[in-house]
Amino acid sequence: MTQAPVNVTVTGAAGQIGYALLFRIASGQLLGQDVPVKLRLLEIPQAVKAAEGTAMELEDGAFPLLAGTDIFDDPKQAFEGTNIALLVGARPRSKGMERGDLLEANGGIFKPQGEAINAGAADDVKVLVVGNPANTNALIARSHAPDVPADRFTAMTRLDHNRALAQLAKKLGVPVTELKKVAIWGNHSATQYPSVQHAEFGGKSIAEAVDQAWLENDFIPTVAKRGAAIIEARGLSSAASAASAAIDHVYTWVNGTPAGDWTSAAVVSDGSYGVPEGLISSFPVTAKDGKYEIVQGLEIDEFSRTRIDASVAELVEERDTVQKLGLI
Ligand SMILES: NC(=O)C1=CN([C@@H]2O[C@H](COP(=O)(O)OP(=O)(O)OC[C@H]3O[C@@H](n4cnc5c(N)ncnc54)[C@H](O)[C@@H]3O)[C@@H](O)[C@H]2O)C=CC1
Ligand SMILES: O=C([O-])CC(=O)C(=O)O
Repeated sequence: MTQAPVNVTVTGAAGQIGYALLFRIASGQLLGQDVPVKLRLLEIPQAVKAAEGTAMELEDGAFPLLAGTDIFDDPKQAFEGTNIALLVGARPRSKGMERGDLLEANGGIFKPQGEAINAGAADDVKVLVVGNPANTNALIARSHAPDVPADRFTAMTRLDHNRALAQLAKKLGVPVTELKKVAIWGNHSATQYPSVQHAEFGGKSIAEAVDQAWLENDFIPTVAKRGAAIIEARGLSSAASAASAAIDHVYTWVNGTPAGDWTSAAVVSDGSYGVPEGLISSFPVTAKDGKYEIVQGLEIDEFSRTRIDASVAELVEERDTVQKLGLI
C-alpha cells in the first residue's frame, strides 16, 4: 500500500444507509482493491455516539485498506481535505410536512455542507448526494460551493437504474450483464422516466422485444415507485440497495463505463435535451478519466419527450421553491 489514503466523508453515518455503506467502502469496493481510504463521518450531535459504535465495528473488521475513521459533528471539519463526499444524511419528511417545508429543512443541512465543501475540500472533490430530495439537495449544496467545478456535484439515480436493469433482466430472462443503454431521466422521484428507447439486450432492441403496454403499465411504475414499495414491505426505506448504488455510482465515476454502454446519474445540466441549464437532472451518462459526461446526440421519441418534460417540470418547480426560500 504505497498510495496515500483517499479521504471519504460520509454524512448521516449513523443512519441505515451509512451502516450498509461504510463496511463496503472500508473493504475497497468504492474505489478499488488497491486504494486505501480514510473515513470521515459526519453526524448530528445526538447521533455521534451511535457513529462511534459503528467506528468501533469498522475497527473490528481489521480492513487492510482502512487507514482510519474520524467522527465529526461540524461540517467544516468533516469536509476538510475530502476527496469523495457522500451526502447521505437528510431530513426525512414527517407527518403533515409539505414539500416546501421539506425543502426548507433540507436547505438547513445542504447549504452549510456546500459551504464547507467549498471552503475545505480537496481540489479533486467529487460529491454524491443521496439524501432526499436528492436532486434539489445537490442543487442547494452546489450553489453554495461556487469555487468547486459544477461537474463535481451529482445526485443519485443509480438505484433507479439498477432497479430498471433488474426488472428488465427478469422480464427478458437474461442476466443483467446482457443489458445495455438503459437510462433514467429527470428527478429521483415518482416522476422519473426509466427509458428503454435505446436499450439493448444481447445486441437486440429491448423496445422491440417488450410491448408498450408492459412498459407503461408495469415497468415504468414499478421502477418509479419501488422506493415506496420497499417502505411498505420493510417498514423502512431502502438501505442496502441504496448503499450498493452509491458504491456503483462512485466506482463508475472514478473507474469509467465500459465501451458501448452508459449508466445513469443526476448531473448539472448543460442544457442538453432541453433540460434547463444548471438543474441537477438524471441523464444517460458515460464516465471517463474521472468525469461523468451526458451522452449526446440521442434521438428522443415523442413518448420519451413527454415523460422527460414531466419530470424536469417537477425539478423546475423544486428549484423555484428553493429560490423563493433564498436557499440558492
Ligand atoms: N437517492 C436515492 O436513491 C435514495 C435516497 N435515500 C435517502 O437517503 C437518506 C438517508 O436514508 P437513511 O440512511 O435510511 O436515513 P436514516 O434516517 O436512517 O439516517 C439518516 C442519518 O442522517 C443523520 N443526519 C441528519 N441530519 C444530518 C446532518 N445535518 N449532518 C449529518 N448527518 C445528519 C441522522 O442523524 C441519521 O443518522 C434519506 O433522505 C433517504 O430518503 C434513500 C434511499 C435511496
Ligand atoms: O423514499 C425514500 O426515502 C427511499 C428512496 O428514495 C428510494 O428507495 O428510492
